[in-house]
Amino acid sequence: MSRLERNWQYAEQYPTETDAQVRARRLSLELGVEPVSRAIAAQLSGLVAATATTAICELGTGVGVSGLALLRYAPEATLTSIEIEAEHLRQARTVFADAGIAQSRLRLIEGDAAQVLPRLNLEAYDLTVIDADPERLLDYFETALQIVRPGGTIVVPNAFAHGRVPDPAARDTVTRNLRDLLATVGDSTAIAPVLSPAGDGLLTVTRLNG
Ligand SMILES: C[S@@+](CC[C@H](N)C(=O)[O-])C[C@H]1O[C@@H](n2cnc3c(N)ncnc32)[C@H](O)[C@@H]1O
Repeated sequence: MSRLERNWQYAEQYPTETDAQVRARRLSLELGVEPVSRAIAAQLSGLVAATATTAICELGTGVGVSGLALLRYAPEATLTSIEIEAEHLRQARTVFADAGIAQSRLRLIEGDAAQVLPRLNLEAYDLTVIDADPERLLDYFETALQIVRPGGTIVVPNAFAHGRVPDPAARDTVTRNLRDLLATVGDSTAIAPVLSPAGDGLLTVTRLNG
């Protein structure tokens, strides 16, 4: 194992998760729903805490592993999360209840993010997480930029598309979408991008004021 691989593995194993997170992660893997990695979950928790985020929107609830991370250190925060699969959402409700998250902090919406996202209030969210349907990533990102407030942030887990983005031989649609997004946000003067190698990559983009 190379030094960089050891660093990556160490960062993945470092975070301590709550019992509810451990159970949710196990359930997610059993159901074949890929959750955010432990290092990414920790980054989401830390980001929310560091920025005093209160209004969060998420595309792709899964069974709630990322949702638990987002709400972990933010007792005032509310989570609007969109999920197309009724069964995933049903499991997520159980996961959130099991973790003692009050229902008043959750708005779980069953539906296609492509339909639901454009109906959300503009500039209403401090943070938007895009973790659904990577084929439509560019459309989601465009709309997410409108629903986050100036100074707000968009995060994209799996920004390496299972390692394909850095592989010049990979040219599938999802990989190309991610490369296009990385190039666009890298060139923009209106947003500040950060690409972390945690998990399968985490792109964090902050919409600059003004
Ligand atoms: C990678 S999983 C999300 C994992 C979750 N964020 C977590 O870390 O626990 C992607 C989820 O997006 C959902 N999904 C796929 N297409 C969708 C769409 N068009 N609208 C909303 N959700 C969608 C899938 O059913 C799946 O539950």
